[in-house]
Amino acid sequence: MGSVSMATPVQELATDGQDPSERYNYGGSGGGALNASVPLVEIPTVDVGSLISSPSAANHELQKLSLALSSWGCFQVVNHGMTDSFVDRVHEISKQFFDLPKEEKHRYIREPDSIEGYGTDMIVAENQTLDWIDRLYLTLNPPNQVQLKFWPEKPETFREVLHEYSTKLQVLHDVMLKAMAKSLKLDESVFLRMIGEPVIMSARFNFYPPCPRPDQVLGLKPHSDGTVITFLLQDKEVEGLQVLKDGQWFRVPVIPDALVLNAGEHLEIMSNGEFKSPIHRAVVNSERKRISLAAPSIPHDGNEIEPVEGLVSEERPRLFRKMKYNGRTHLRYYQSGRRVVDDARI
Ligand SMILES: O=C(O)CCC(=O)C(=O)O
Ligand SMILES: [Fe+2]
Repeated sequence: MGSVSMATPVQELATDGQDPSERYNYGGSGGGALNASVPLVEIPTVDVGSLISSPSAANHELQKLSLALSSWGCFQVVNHGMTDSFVDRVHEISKQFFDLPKEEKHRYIREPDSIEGYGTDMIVAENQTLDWIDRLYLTLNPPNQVQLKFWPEKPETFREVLHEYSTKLQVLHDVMLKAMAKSLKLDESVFLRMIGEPVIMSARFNFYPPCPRPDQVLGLKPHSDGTVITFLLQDKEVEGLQVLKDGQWFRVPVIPDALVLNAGEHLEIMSNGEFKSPIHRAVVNSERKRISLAAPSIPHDGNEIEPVEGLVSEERPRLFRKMKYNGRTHLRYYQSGRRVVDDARI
């Protein structure tokens, strides 16, 4: 594999209104994701309040959850316990950070061979088509892996709000993984044990500047997340997420203050394919910038991920072999279009 290098933040290219260079052009091979031709679809919603209430309400919600993950691989998490005003503060710090002068943002620039910090995605191959996106990537948990030097000091509330968001997401992550196990009639801690505790979670602030050629350029190319699960806080006003189901792309609507939960490839493996890790992409538009905040969880390095015992039987043969998780290798999967589930499939 080629060496890793850096590109100029897209936000800096985008300010002069010129057409993007060839390096961003997907041409006919995946760009051109014009919204008008892609239908909008209501992906299922899961109500966290019901999940943790009386057994009968919870059972109904568990069924919805498992159906959502086996058909779409994603759902909208509603009634998650975070107030609208708190979620607004999260939107606000995200926007304020990307609005800072370039020099201020560059204080947090990613180092070439590392993932944390501000900048573009990694360039791992000369001929890689680039995505119209800048990111700020920060480890949230466990606390001893947090690199505070990458956490912006401006806006002033950034660290405090992100810390609070992180604390709330750790709790929600636990609730969700337990609910997923219960919905498959498994011991509730089975997934948490396999990925390892404490949960390893990060925050990826995705910034998509307006793009003069949304017909040829993509914010994020089609991919599935190499994660356990990913919580995604979409931009409140600007749509852009699309998900592939049965060979057809669908636009995922914005439900203000809901979180989209995407099943990651490791969840697909652990569930022996009962849950699907959906292929999705982000499209851009020529008028408005868009910001989303993804919070992926990943297994501990060295942990072995495989279909859990209760889901393998004569009727349900094992679909995936055992894989030892290695974060550094997985970093490159996205850019090279590789999928963990394909590598692991028997
Ligand atoms: O911006 C979005 O809506 C999608 C983000 C995403 O898929 C990711 O960060 O993995
Ligand atoms: Fe994704």
